[in-house]
Amino acid sequence: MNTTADIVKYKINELFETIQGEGSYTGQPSIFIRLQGCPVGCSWCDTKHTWDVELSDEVSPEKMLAKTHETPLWASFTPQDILTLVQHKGYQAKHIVITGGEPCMYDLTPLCELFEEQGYSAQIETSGTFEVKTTARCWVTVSPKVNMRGGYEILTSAMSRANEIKHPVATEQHVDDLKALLKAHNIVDTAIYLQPISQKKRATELAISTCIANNWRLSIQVHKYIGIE
Ligand SMILES: C[S@@+](CC[C@H](N)C(=O)[O-])C[C@H]1O[C@@H](n2cnc3c(N)ncnc32)[C@H](O)[C@@H]1O
Ligand SMILES: Nc1nc2[nH]cc(C(=O)O)c2c(=O)[nH]1
Ligand code: SF4
Ligand SMILES: [Mg+2]
Repeated sequence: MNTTADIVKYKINELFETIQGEGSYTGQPSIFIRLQGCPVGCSWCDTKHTWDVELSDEVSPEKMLAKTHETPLWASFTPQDILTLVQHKGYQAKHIVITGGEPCMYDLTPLCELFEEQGYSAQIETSGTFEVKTTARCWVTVSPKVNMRGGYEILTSAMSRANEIKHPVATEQHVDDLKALLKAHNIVDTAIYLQPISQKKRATELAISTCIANNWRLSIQVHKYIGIE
């Protein structure tokens, strides 16, 4: 009999083992699953190669895994395919991070359920513009995107589900946007991280001073400073 986990397929752009470089799990050995597709349109996005989903970009799992640079090529995997691949590769991390693209365009429940059953913890990186469909145990990092080109709104359900909110900042406007969001969605107790956009000096200085003023935390994309994936 087919279970949901057999049927759901995810379009994967990259799968790799590294150290989580952002937010409260910084430093955690992690298996990154990067899904293809995002319509939100942040001008400074790190992963623009994941935005478009072209059927002509579908490749075999082998070809996707053999990529040596960022491309929009993706391959299709069931949750069981992903688990088998992770085991086959001999990855040792016991924490998966599902990112993208915008992973919450997919129902992530079957994927997280399967890994959690196998003793992994799961985390999602999401923009807060799609309903978060995952297990109760999954750690949800919401990095809210306000007034981006795609015209998407932040959902109250995503803000309320967040275990942490990690806001990208470069200008005072970004800080004001975050304060307005926290107020509008009645967020009081959730841990707040500011993440300087693209390691820019002024963005980092702004993030530091704003964290100190508000008792928020700093997230500096550690992987970029040490030159890992
Ligand atoms: C590439 S996004 C993918 C997941 C999801 N679409 C999202 O935006 O959360 C992963 C994380 O990287 C952050 N990010 C993307 N580009 C960045 C940049 N240039 N500087 C700092 N953070 C960035 C996002 O805000 C998000 O927290
Ligand atoms: N090391 C590392 N940590 C990360 N945390 C969030 C990332 C992402 O692209 O979602 C990311 C990434 O791409 N690499
Ligand atoms: S929502 Fe995430 S993946 Fe999409 S454009 Fe913005 S930062 Fe990039
Ligand atoms: Mg990244």
